[in-house]
Amino acid sequence: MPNRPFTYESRAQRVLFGPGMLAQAPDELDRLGARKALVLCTAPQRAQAEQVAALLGPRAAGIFDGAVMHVPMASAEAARAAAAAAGADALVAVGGGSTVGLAKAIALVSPLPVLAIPTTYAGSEMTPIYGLTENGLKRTGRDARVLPRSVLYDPELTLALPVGLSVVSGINAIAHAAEGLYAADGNPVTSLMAAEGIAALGRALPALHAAPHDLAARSDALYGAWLCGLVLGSVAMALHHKLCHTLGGSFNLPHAELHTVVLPHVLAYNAGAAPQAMQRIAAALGTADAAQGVQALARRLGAPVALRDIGMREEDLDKACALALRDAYPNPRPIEAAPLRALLQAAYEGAAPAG
Ligand SMILES: NC(=O)c1ccc[n+]([C@@H]2O[C@H](COP(=O)([O-])OP(=O)(O)OC[C@H]3O[C@@H](n4cnc5c(N)ncnc54)[C@H](O)[C@@H]3O)[C@@H](O)[C@H]2O)c1
Ligand SMILES: O=C(O)CCC(=O)CC(=O)O
Repeated sequence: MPNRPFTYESRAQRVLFGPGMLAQAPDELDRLGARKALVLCTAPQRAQAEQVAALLGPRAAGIFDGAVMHVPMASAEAARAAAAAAGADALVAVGGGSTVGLAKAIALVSPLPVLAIPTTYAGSEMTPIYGLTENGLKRTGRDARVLPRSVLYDPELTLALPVGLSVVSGINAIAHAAEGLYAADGNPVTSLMAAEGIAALGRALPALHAAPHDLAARSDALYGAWLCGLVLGSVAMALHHKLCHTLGGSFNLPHAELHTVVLPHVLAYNAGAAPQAMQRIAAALGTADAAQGVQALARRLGAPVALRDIGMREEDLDKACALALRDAYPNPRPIEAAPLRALLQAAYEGAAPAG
């Protein structure tokens, strides 16, 4: 039974899930009333985007392959210009959070609907959150206009995601659900999705690590990613996401790896203030302790556990701490300079998480 009053708000999105679902892309565009869609991707995923453009036939207005991590303003402006030049009336994002993020940057300033075809576990396709990086600072916001109208989850597209990236991307998804479990505006429905999403990823990541082409494991991971993305889009994130935005945008660190390194330390920081959430995370992962369980999962699957191993410089830790303290945001435990700096040091060194 709910132990406090709550508000639950659902959003209008159509989700199609299953192997081979990519074939539905033309029908989905028709449902959106679109005739000329610009297909977006990163440069390395050009071949996947070409496959989608071929499937769309005359509905494809071209391919823009300039998506990059953290959506630098220059890439957003180039993509907006490409959409206008192509006379596009819709956007098809084929890729991970970087590509979906680029589609959102266009949708923020134009009425073009987004059809998202996710190929990682980042979950951006389920959120009205956008991010833009300019002058070394990442700005994020929520705007209903950027929420993809339709999402095609086809696990076959994730078979090509390298195992290392799959693991960190899956832990990025777990981070959304973990923070959702102690969100100030959480509710029983988002908590159910969060626990189920963590459990799905907790069993799928070891399985796909052992057998990267196991379609059942890939489907389970994508199912978990969907639920975790829904949680991210529904409730307010706290210290972990703030810290990752700051570090990622200001020091250009790889997004999913960063989440993987930082999450155990933030869970340890918040453990005393959010014991029920920690119990649910630990139970979903089948471990005794949430923070240690997440770091053990990362270590076991060969993922990075130290900021120094993913490009962070020790001399930037003070600046990172100051940036993270600049704005106020909700968190179960008050955010204070000394313990936050200690958290960053522990994450830098890859130490065991300790509150
Ligand atoms: N707004 C949101 O709600 C939200 C949520 C999560 C992440 N994000 C943003 O998304 C970005 C990170 O997204 P990401 O972690 O998915 O990384 P990404 O989209 O940058 O992908 C990482 C790399 O993997 C490649 N790749 C992706 N899928 C592949 C596949 N199936 N096969 C082969 N290669 C593949 C990409 O081309 C890229 O080179 C960050 O900028 C982050 O801030 C936003
Ligand atoms: O950077 C963004 O686009 C927002 C990212 C977000 O809220 C989720 C994440 O950090 O994984």
